[in-house]
Amino acid sequence: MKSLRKMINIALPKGRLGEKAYGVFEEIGYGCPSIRETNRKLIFENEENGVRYFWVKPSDVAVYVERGVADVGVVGKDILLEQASDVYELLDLGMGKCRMAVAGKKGGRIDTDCTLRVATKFPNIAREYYRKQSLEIEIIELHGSIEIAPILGMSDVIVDIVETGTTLLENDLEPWEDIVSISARLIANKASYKFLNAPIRQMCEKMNEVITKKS
Ligand SMILES: Nc1ncnc2c1ncn2[C@@H]1O[C@H](COP(=O)(O)OP(=O)(O)OP(=O)(O)O)[C@@H](O)[C@H]1O
Ligand SMILES: O=P(O)(O)OC[C@H]1O[C@H](OP(=O)(O)OP(=O)(O)O)[C@H](O)[C@@H]1O
Repeated sequence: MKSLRKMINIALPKGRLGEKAYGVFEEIGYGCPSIRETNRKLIFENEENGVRYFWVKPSDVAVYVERGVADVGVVGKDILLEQASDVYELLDLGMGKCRMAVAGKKGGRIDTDCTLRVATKFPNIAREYYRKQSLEIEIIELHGSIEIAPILGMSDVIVDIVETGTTLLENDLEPWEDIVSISARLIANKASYKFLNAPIRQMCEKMNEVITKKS
């Protein structure tokens, strides 16, 4: 007989974070073997374990969860801050650790007499950071390879993710100020958290156990 249990829909970020996060879901009993097959499919489900996974762009995870297409998802805190997503943040997964920082040319410094040109993929985080410092800025929004902007003189600084610091180092830049620490979070849609409360909480508790053991 077919199970009447509702599937939990999970949005996973494609790439470095998603693979790791899926490993944890698998470890706690929400595996979906077909997901390990290399193909271009984006949706995978395992009825037996009651889960359906979607592979989405990391910066889109919170959109799927906010709109309820996914009940839960895994997303970097950077995305949650940037998009001010209206979701519940259930758990710090302790992976995808990095930091948001201001960086500029080696040996340089901020000239407070001029409008500061800030190149970034995170305009809202950058605006909020400089608003608190009452500094006048101009945002130059880019979508990748941000480090190029100050090298070519297009910006004075960048606001970007720093993990190992290698990208800054290899481009003659250095971190000037740390803005916030970042890690991956388990998030839930607000309505799903109400109507699927028991299964989502159970999933969250199991994840917490695994993560605590690993840390
Ligand atoms: N070195 C790093 N660079 C970027 N993100 C990192 C890094 N280390 C950890 N992260 C975390 O991993 C998440 C996903 O990063 P990833 O680089 O896979 O996607 P992305 O390229 O930023 O996404 P998109 O393709 O949507 O622009 C980030 O949101 C961040 O929280
Ligand atoms: O401190 P590091 O370990 O060098 O990591 C930081 C780099 O990683 C990210 O870029 P990503 O690889 O996501 O590419 P992108 O330029 O397309 O954003 C980020 O934007 C930095 O460029």
